[in-house]
Amino acid sequence: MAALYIHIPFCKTRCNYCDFYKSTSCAKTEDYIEALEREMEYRRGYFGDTPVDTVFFGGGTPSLLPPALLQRLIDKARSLWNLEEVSEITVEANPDDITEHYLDELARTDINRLSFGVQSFIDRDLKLLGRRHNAQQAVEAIRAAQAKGFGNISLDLIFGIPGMSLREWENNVLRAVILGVQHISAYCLTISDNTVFGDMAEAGTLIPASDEICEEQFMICHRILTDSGFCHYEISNYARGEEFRSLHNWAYWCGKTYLGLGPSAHSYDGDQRIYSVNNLEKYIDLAGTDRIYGREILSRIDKYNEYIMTALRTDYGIRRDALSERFGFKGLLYFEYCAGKFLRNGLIVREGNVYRIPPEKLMVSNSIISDLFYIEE
Ligand SMILES: C[S@@+](CC[C@H](N)C(=O)[O-])C[C@H]1O[C@@H](n2cnc3c(N)ncnc32)[C@H](O)[C@@H]1O
Ligand SMILES: C[S@@+](CC[C@H](N)C(=O)[O-])C[C@H]1O[C@@H](n2cnc3c(N)ncnc32)[C@H](O)[C@@H]1O
Ligand code: SF4
Repeated sequence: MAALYIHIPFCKTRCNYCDFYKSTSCAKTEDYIEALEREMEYRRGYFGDTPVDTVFFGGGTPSLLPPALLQRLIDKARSLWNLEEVSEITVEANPDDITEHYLDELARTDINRLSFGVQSFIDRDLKLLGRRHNAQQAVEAIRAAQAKGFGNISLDLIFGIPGMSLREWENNVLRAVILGVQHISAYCLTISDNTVFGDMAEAGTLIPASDEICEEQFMICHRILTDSGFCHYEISNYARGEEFRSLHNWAYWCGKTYLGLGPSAHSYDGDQRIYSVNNLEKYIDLAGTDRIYGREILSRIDKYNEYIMTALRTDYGIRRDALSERFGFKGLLYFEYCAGKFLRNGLIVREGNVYRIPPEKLMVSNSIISDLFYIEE
């Protein structure tokens, strides 16, 4: 199993909270597509014989590109790698880009999963976040996509937005459920330094939600979605049935090989992580050469720590046999020794062969997980 990620680094405007790599100039679209094609050629040997199961267009804002251009990239990928078994091709879409015409064109491509950045169904929040759409537009975009026959739709929501009450958050989650989408991602707002929110928080003009409110909102979401039949398969992700778990996300969390194309994209091949330059101009100039990449070789200890971190955030948890198969009996013993104190205070539970963090403790999982890491003296 392997995954292909293609970064589309364009946004019409910058949202106040977002520090993902993007440029607000779309003037270089054609140059960019050609650069991506050069990079694809350059990395044609990357997957070896492994078939690619999932493709993800993320951003930035992939829905700023005409669907025919996205399909051109899919065709290029098909000409270089084995995509015969590909079952999930996702595009991230901003609600304000979605028109009947856009959806008609999208329906003619191989894309079969749409991930809408809704964030909130409250116009006051959307304004604060700096989104270009209102709640009504988000609802209409999703209904229009459903009417066109897209049967695998995901939406992103954000909780911990300053000023959002528990009742308002409850309504947001309920509205997402009632829309009948197949997948919901609920992220806790992160305030990063190089964003408008970062500056506002520093100046004292934005008061971040407290940890207690974020934990309560997380649990409200968990209760509503699990009561509505969603399975909570990773800390931020819920699927309405097994078949709607995101294969792409799952590939990352299981440590499968993935290739990331475009500026700021990262790749992982089981041994090393490769980071591409996060500058559009440099990328366009140098794509197709080795000069855009930074590399990090993962030691056995890095791999152990990553495995613990990702496995504990999924519903799969840590299986004793899988852990000892990967890291030997010593790895298992080390984990069980560190997990002991968390088992006693209920922050980790053991069910037969499996260790998990119970859902109500997942929001404090960062502090638990870092205590389980193997730190070299
Ligand atoms: C990188 S964005 C790209 C998707 C698309 N451009 C959009 O805005 O809908 C993917 C998702 O990450 C989440 N996200 C981005 N910045 C975040 C932040 N600071 N805190 C929490 N979630 C964030 C949002 O839910 C967003 O929909
Ligand atoms: C925050 S997630 C949202 C996924 C969505 N909730 C879903 O289930 O489809 C997606 C974002 O992660 C980032 N991303 C994913 N894979 C990446 C990679 N290999 N390299 C760089 N960024 C990546 C991109 O910014 C992308 O917009
Ligand atoms: S949230 Fe999406 S639209 Fe907003 S700046 Fe980030 S990538 Fe662009």
